[in-house]
Parts: sequence; C-alpha cells; structure tokens
Amino acid sequence: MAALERPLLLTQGDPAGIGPELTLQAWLQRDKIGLPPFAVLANPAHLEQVASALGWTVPVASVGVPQIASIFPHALPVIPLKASVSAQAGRPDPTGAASVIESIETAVHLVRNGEASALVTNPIAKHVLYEAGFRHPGHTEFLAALASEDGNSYHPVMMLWSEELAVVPVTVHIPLASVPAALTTELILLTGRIVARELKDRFGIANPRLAFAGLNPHAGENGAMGSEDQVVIAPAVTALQAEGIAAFGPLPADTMFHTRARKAYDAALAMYHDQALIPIKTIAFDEGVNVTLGLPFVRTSPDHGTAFDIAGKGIARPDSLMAAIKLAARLGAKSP
Ligand SMILES: NC(=O)C1=CN([C@@H]2O[C@H](COP(=O)(O)OP(=O)(O)OC[C@H]3O[C@@H](n4cnc5c(N)ncnc54)[C@H](O)[C@@H]3O)[C@@H](O)[C@H]2O)C=CC1
Ligand SMILES: NCC(=O)COP(=O)(O)O
Repeated sequence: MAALERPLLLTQGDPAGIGPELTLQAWLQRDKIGLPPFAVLANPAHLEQVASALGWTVPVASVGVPQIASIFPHALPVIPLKASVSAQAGRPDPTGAASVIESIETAVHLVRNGEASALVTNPIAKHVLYEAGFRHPGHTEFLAALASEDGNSYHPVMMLWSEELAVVPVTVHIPLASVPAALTTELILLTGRIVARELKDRFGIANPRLAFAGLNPHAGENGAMGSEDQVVIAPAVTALQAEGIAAFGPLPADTMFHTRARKAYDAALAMYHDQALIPIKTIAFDEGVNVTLGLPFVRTSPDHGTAFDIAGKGIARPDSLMAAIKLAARLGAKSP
C-alpha cells in the first residue's frame, strides 16, 4: 500500500494523563483541521469512560488496521490492547505500565511491517514506568531499541520542531552533572550528521544550516569559562564543515534564540536537554512537536508531558498532538 494510503497509529500513552482526552479531541477536530485517518492502540472501554466523564460524544470502534480508514469518518478507531487499563485521570499508577508498553511495541511492529505509515506517541510518565521496571530513559531510546531488533544499530536523535524553531539536545535524559563527561566530539559529530541528513531527506531542506550552542557561558569566553567549547564542540563543527555540512558555532547559547538569530539556521543543536527545550517551549509550547530522527520509521509526539495536574478536566490543549499528527503524516508520506 502506498504510504499516503496507510493510516497513522497513535499510542495510548499514560492512561492517567492527558493522552486519552487529547486523542478524543483530535478525532473530534479531524475535519476542522484536516487530519488524516488514524487509530489509537488503547482500551476502548477506557476511552469511552473518559469521553463520557467529560460529556463528549465520541463513538469508539474496535478495529484492525484494514478498517481504520473506513471507520475514521464515523468513529474513533481503536486497536484494542490485551493488557487491562483501569486508570483514573490524574492518578499515576505503575500497574498501567503493561498497557503503555504494549501499545508502543505493537504500534512499532505495525509501522515496521508496513501496515501503518508512522507512529505518534502520547506522553508517558517516565518515573511511573521506572517504578514498574522499565529500563529505557524514554520513548526515544526505547524506540531505537525496538528498531534494532532488525539487527542494525540506530542512534536516536531527539528534535523538537515548530515552524519558528527546531532544536536538538545532543545529550538528553541525563543529570546535568553528567553532561560534560557525556559530551564528546564523536557524539556531536554523529548527531550533526543525522540532523543534516534527515532535515534534507525528510524535511526537504536542500542544504540544512546547523547552529551549535556552546556549553559554557559565552561559549567558554576563549577558554576562561570552560574548555568544552573549544576542545570538544569546535572540532565537531569543523569536521562537519569538512563534510560539506553548513555547520557553525559554538555560539553563546544566550543570544542564539532571539528572533533575528533564528533566521540564520534551520536547527539549533544544544548541548543538554533544557538548553534546547526551554527556548522552543517558550516560543511554541502549543505547536511544538517532538520528532525522533535516526530511526528507520517516523515517530512524532506532542512536546509536552502527561500533565497529571489537569488530566480529566477537559482543559488540556490538543494543539501539540494535532501538530504531531500532521507532521507524522507529512514525514510518513515520504517513507517507503
Ligand atoms: N513524550 C513524552 O512522553 C513526554 C513525557 N513527559 C513526562 O510527563 C511527565 C510530566 O512532566 P512535566 O514536566 O510536568 O511536563 P508537562 O508537559 O506534563 O506539564 C507541564 C505544565 O504544562 C501544562 N500542560 C502540559 N500539556 C498541556 C496541554 N496540552 N494543554 C495545556 N496545558 C498543558 C501542565 O498542566 C503543566 O502545568 C513527566 O513524567 C515526564 O517524564 C514529558 C515530556 C514529554
Ligand atoms: N522532554 C522531552 C521528553 O521527555 C520526551 O521524551 P521521549 O519520551 O520522547 O523520549
């Protein structure tokens, strides 16, 4: 089946978070914003309970992949999970972990065997999964592990994307104190290559411009405020330039995200999680999309988390999930 004809798959995410109500909202707004057919791998009865508690009319239909496109105009297609789901909104519970993981694993399997075009993950609460024994830092690394079951090795790269700004944290879910040791020229080089390749191949940017942030104040102030900028980051930028990639930096991170500065690059590569995510969540919290580069399939996700503080209240904004669905459709259309 051609990529455009294949549906998208949404994962359940944490059933006690805002994922279920955002999925219902996305289906309700499907015509208004022109969303392509999708199904969610979840528990149909749980979704019906969430809709009913919010007073939303959302017919839910249990389906297999072949029925998704025909059901989608009339009901939210749900591929039922085997694991039970008995979550209460806003009350995280590690006993739901089996359903969270089953949803991701099954969706990846269906995308990898060509039945679906791309994967859109609803947010998971990492600490809740850790309590249940989950050993991966987050989706990003878990998806790479699932992908590597084909015998290849994949280095997953997290990119947070919006029309205004795209950012990549070179190191991701590690303590801040571990960042300097984890940052190596090889890691920065590898990340830069993957970002350049995928901005070109998947996003259609002919010659992507990559701006690298420094690690230290003022990008180290010529070494007076830290050595990593000159010793670790600059050699990676030089090596990327030698490969023909339009890389530049390291730049002082405090002045590279304002409006004029952003016009100089297609993606900013930051050295640690918050250096990358604070600017995009400040500029585009509702529209930002988390997309994993470096995988043999397309995966997007909203930029926010489970938001237990507002789950079940019907006030969570579905914009980021809907942007993730749209971007997955755009990128998935280019997949073989
Ligand atoms: N892709 C994923 O699976 C992600 C998962 N997380 C997980 O989410 C959990 C909670 O993380 P937090 O740091 O609290 O971030 P969060 O994004 O869940 O919430 C931060 C603040 O933003 C608000 N918010 C989030 N999404 C919203 C929406 N759609 N509409 C309106 N308001 C919204 C929340 O109410 C809260 O006040 C953590 O366990 C974290 O691991 C966080 C980011 C991404
Ligand atoms: N802060 C971004 C985030 O936590 C997303 O992680 P992942 O689950 O997509 O790996």
